[in-house]
Amino acid sequence: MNNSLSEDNEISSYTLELQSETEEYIKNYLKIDQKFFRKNHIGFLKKVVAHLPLSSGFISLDASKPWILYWTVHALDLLSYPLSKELQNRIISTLKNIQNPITGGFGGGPGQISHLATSYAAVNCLAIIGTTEAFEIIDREKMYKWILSLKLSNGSFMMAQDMEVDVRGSYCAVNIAKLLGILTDPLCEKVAAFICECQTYEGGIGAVPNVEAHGGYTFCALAAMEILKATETLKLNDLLFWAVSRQMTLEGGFQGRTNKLVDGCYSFWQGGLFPILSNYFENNDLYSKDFLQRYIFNCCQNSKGGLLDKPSKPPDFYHSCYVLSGLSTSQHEYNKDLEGNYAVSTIEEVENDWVDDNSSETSPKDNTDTFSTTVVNDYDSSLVIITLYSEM
Ligand SMILES: CC(C)=CCC/C(C)=C/CC/C(C)=C/COP(=O)(O)OP(=O)(O)O
Ligand SMILES: [Zn+2]
Repeated sequence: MNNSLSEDNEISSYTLELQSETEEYIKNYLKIDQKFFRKNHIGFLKKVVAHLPLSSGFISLDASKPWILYWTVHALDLLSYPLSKELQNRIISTLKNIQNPITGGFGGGPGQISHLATSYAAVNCLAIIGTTEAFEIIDREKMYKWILSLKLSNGSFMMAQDMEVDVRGSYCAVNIAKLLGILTDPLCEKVAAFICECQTYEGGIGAVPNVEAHGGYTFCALAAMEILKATETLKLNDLLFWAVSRQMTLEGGFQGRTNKLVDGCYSFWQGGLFPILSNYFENNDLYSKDFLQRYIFNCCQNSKGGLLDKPSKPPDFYHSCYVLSGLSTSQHEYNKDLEGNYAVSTIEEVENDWVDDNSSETSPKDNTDTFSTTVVNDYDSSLVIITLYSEM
């Protein structure tokens, strides 16, 4: 008993130490009003899509090819960078080679077994490209049978044959199915009930029942519930309380779980909860958007290009995608119409002192005098995409 108490105390003082070190470090970055390095971010991201199939430098990400494409294509889309027809075709044919002709679904690379996460990345990447040619490569019938084969009797999904089960599987399955028009009753049965079991005493949602609530899993769970039209079966007051409490008081960015450090990617995993929740609370100001933007502009940019977790970390494609997605959610409103479809609008009063470093060269499509030049394009989060493409 004494031992475990003293171990707990050690853990908590270590956590506090890390937190105060991070605050001390970040305070210095928050003092400077950083401009937005749009051109350099585009340059950083373009390197990936310009060299398809992926070069040997990506060997450690060999099982994540659809993810690399999704992160970069989505981030470039958020920066309003138009992909040429030739680039689109190269991305489409790269993904075509990754689809499994026998089982259906997409693996991490050619010849690899299909996985729900890489299938989600591939389908969402193709949805962002959004052309008939992009959608036509997907074998929807095989995809449907494969997704159903991963479903368990309690309504959860394995990520791949005999692999782990958690709410990422639920979200990837219903997201893909909704985008491809194959969201049937057998696929949806009990899915919402399993997700409800994953909501914890804190209000957030864990990977599976009875584990710690975490931002990544909470986004998956809430977005899946929204697609299933079952959001109100969650304890939404508790969820909102947990989500707003994850915005850090000094840093302004979000942490992924209680007593952990701020990280730029949670700008989306946590920040992306609010466009959904705002429709249930009829309030578009549930967290401090300005405070989040200050963290993003000052602490999550590499001036040479690419976005990151926190100062001291290198830029990468994953963080570039989710930091920009979080920035975008803080600059737009997502209001549901009477049919339940999301309509996106840029927040007119988005104002800040940060200056785009090259606004004349790649200015956003919707840029007007009212908007800051640092407004990025709208994000999809699967919901907006669904509104746009579910008619296929
Ligand atoms: C669609 C799909 C597959 C979505 C995945 C969502 C998801 C689970 C994101 C979380 C990723 C992440 C930063 C984990 C870090 O946990 P950590 O324990 O290393 O970091 P922490 O200290 O911030 O908690
Ligand atoms: Zn991160």
